[in-house]
Amino acid sequence: MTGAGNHAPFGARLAAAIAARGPLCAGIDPHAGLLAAWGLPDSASGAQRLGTATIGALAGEVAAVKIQSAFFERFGAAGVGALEAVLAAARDAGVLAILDAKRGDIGSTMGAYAEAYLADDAPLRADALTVSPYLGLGSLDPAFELADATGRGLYVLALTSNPEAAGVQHAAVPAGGSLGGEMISQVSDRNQDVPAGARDVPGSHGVVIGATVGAALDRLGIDLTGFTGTVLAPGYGAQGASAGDIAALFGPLAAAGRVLVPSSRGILAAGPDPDALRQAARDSARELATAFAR
Ligand SMILES: O=C(O)c1cc(=O)[nH]c(=O)n1[C@@H]1O[C@H](COP(=O)(O)O)[C@@H](O)[C@H]1O
Repeated sequence: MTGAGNHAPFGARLAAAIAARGPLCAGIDPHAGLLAAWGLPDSASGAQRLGTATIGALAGEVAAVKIQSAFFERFGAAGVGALEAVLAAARDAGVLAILDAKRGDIGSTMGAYAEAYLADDAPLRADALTVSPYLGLGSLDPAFELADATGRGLYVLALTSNPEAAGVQHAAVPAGGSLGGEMISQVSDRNQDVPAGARDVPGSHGVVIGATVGAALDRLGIDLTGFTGTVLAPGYGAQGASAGDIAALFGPLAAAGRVLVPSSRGILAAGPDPDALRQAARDSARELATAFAR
């Protein structure tokens, strides 16, 4: 299916980007401390400058950027304007942008969130959006439908990297298995834009599985063989997961280019010098490539 925006579906575009530049995704999270370290004001304009400078330095180095909405929203209308400008900068630079806003609501409200981030004419449009399924995966239908129509993607939270997650996401479901495992299997089923016979192209909808979840995948009996989308695996670098941990966790899925590895503080701490940012991204990319090839 060709997206209405006259581009290939997100899954195919991401697969091409990972094949060309590896699985690293630069996280744009303008924390107050990071802005100070870059010599920028803790303001909407500071966040915008950090975002556009990161994109300028790294667009040719990484598969995608993941922009954390919260760090822009904290500045109100000016921050949302800055987010809009950073998303536009990513489009202009030709780098895929994942907007990390973790939205989730019911019915027509979810429809409005979908219009906000996934419509072709939305000022805040991104190539993919993180969403929370804990009102039921079906509550996200308006977002799945609009994303399918416009060639965009969703990343559904499954097993997140935070320590509080297990109490909810590891809980048993009546059908057997865990809630997180059920989300992974339902998202896999939702990838209807993967035509039979083209299963080597990932579907546009993926899941978030923290790179820090360690033995939980095995313990919960989750088998990612045959998963139809890509995995967004935060936790590399600042949260303690190594490239080797990610390779061990995802095995053949990582080797097949189906795991996207965001790193925010781990790369942005090298800024603001663009050469230093590029060097940090190249060091991480090399470490991931070596670990995934083993
Ligand atoms: O959806 C996410 O991106 C996400 C899910 C998760 O389980 N854990 C997690 O850390 N994240 C996000 O990933 C980023 C982590 O940044 P660093 O730890 O600095 O690389 C933040 O934007 C988090 O909100």
